[in-house]
Amino acid sequence: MTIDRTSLRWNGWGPAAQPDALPKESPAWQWIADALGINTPLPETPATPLEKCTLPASGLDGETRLELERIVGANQVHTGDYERAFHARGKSYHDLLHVRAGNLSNAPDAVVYPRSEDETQRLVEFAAARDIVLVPFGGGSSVVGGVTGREQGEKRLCITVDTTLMTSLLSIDETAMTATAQAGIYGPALDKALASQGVRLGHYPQSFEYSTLGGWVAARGAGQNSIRYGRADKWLVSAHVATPSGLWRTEATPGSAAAPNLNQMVAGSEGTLGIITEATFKVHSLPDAEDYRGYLFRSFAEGADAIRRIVQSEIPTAMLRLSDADETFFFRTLGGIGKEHGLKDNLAEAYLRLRGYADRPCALIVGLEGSAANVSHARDRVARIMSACGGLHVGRSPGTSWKAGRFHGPMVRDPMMDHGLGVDTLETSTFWSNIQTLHSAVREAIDTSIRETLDDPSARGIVMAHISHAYPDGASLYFTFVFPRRLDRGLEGEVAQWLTIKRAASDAIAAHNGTISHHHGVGTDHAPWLGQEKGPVGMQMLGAVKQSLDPKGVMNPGKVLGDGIGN
Ligand SMILES: Cc1cc2nc3c(=O)[nH]c(=O)nc-3n(C[C@H](O)[C@H](O)[C@H](O)COP(=O)(O)OP(=O)(O)OC[C@H]3O[C@@H](n4cnc5c(N)ncnc54)[C@H](O)[C@@H]3O)c2cc1C
Repeated sequence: MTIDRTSLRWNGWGPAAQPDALPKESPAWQWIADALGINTPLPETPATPLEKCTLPASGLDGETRLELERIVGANQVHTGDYERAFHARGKSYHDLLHVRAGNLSNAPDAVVYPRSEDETQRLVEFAAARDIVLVPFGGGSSVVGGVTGREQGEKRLCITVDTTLMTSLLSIDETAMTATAQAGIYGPALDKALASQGVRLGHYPQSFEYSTLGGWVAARGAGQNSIRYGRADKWLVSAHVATPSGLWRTEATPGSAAAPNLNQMVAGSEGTLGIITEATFKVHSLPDAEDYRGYLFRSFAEGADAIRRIVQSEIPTAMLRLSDADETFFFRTLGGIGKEHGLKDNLAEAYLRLRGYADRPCALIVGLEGSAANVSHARDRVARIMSACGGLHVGRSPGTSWKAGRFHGPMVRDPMMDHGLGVDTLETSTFWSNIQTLHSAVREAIDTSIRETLDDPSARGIVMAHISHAYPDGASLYFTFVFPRRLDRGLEGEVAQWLTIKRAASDAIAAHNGTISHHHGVGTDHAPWLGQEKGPVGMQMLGAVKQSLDPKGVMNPGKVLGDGIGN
C-alpha cells in the first residue's frame, strides 16, 4: 500500500486536508510576534495555488515516452502538472520558499514509478545510455535539497524516479532477526507489516509517516530512538542498488574482514550512485514495556552531563532528548497559551521555584523500551544518575505527551509561513568534550545572522536547540529557529536571507569541529562544507566511486559532490 500523492500537500507538510495546527484566533500568534520583536500585525502570506504557478513545459518527447512506457508500463509515466510540481523539490525551508512562491522551474520533465527491481535497473541503464538525468525520490522529505529535480543549468532531460510503488515486505529471518523489504515502503506500512510478525526496525524519524525505507538508507538518517535501534548505517545489513554499471548487491554477513564494508557506500549515497531497490535490515522483538518520562535540569551542561553518564554506563535507553533553556521555555509557553492556569499549576511553579528550577530550566525526556525487567532496572539506574547530576523528576506526563505528538511538530511550519514567519532547522554532532562550545557557537551564529538580515533593530529570531541522539563519545545538536521573513524583496530577497543564516550556521559548525550533518544528509545545501570534513583525499575517493558507477553523471547530479547551495 502506498500513499496517493494527491492526498498530500505538494507545497507543505503532511496530508492535503489537515486541521490548522495554529488557528488564526490562537493567542499564540501574539506571543510569537512579541518574542520576535514584531510590532505590526503579522501579514497574510499564503502559498501560491498550483494553477497560478509557472511550470516549464515538459521536454519529454514522444519517442522517449514510449521507451519509458515499455519499461515501466503506460500508467507509470507522468507529465501532469500535479505530479511534476509534487516532485520539483523536497521539504526544506528553502524548497518551500520556492514552491510557495510558485517557482517550479526545477520541476522534472516527467515522473516515473517503477514497480520492481528489474524495471528500475532497466530504467537506469536506459537513462545512462541516453544521457538522461534521474532523481531518485522516496517520500520527498529531504530537507537538504536532495530531491530537487532539474538543477540550475542542467540541459539534459530530467526524470524523477518515484520508488513508492515498490512496497513489499519480502522476507523475515526470525532466527537471524533480519528482514528484507522493497525500498519504496513508507514508515507506517513497514512498521505495521513487521509488527504483524512480532518485530520492528525501530527507525522513527520525525518524518516517519511520510518517508521511505530507501530514503532512510540513502540519506543515512537517524530515528528518534536511535540509541536503542541504531542509525540507518548501523541497522543496514545489505542492499540492492540499480546503478548505470549494473545491479549492485552488497554483501550480507554479520561480520567480515573482506575489505571495506560496501554497505557504508550505500548509506549516505543520496541517489548519486544508483537507486536502492531493496534493503535488508536488523529487526528487534516488539518491546514488552515502555517508559517515557521527564526531568528538569538547572542548566544545559548538567543535563548533557547526565546523558553522557547514562550512555557511557551502557544503560539500555531508547531515547534521551535534552532541550536547552530557550527550547524548554518556547514549548512550555506555547503549550500553556490559552489554557486555564489553575491552582495545580501555581503549586507546581512554586515547587519549582523552591527547588531552584524555575529560572530557565532545561527539559530532558528519557525513553526506555524492552523487556519489563530491563526497563525497570534501567529506570532505577537512570534515576540515580539524573539525581546525581542535579535532575528533578517531573513524572510521566512530559514523556507520554512528547511520544503522542512525536511526529506533529512540523505541522506548525506551514501556518507560520502563511503569516510571514520563517522556520528552519539544522543539525550537527560532536564529541562530549566540545558539545557546549559547539552549542554556543552555532546558537550565536544563527542569532546574529538573523538580526543582520532584518532592518528593524527591535526584530530578532527565536533560536533553540536540543540534544537529539547520544553516543558514548558524543551527541548530536538539533537547532530550530523562527524569524521574521524578508518579504519586501521577493523570492530572491528571501533566498538571500536564508543563505545568510545557513552560511553563518554552517561556517560555525565547520569552525567548531561539528559535522555538517548528523542525519539530514548533504544534498545540495551542505555540499560546499563536505570537502572540509572529508579532506581532499576523501573527496577524491568519493568522486572516483561516483565516476566508476555513473561515468556520465546521470544519477542525481549536483547532490553531495556538487557546490550548488541556493539552487
Ligand atoms: C518534518 C521533517 C522531519 C524530519 N526528521 C528527520 C529525522 O528525525 N531523522 C532523519 O534522519 N531525517 C529526518 N528528516 C529528513 C528526511 O525525512 C530523511 O532524510 C529521510 O530519510 C528521507 O526519506 P525519504 O523517503 O523522504 O527520501 P527522499 O527525501 O525522497 O530522498 C532523500 C535522498 O535519498 C535519495 N533517495 C530516496 N530514495 C532512494 C532510493 N530508493 N535509492 C537511492 N536514493 C534514494 C534521494 O535522491 C535524496 O537524495 C526530516 C524531514 C522532515 C521534512
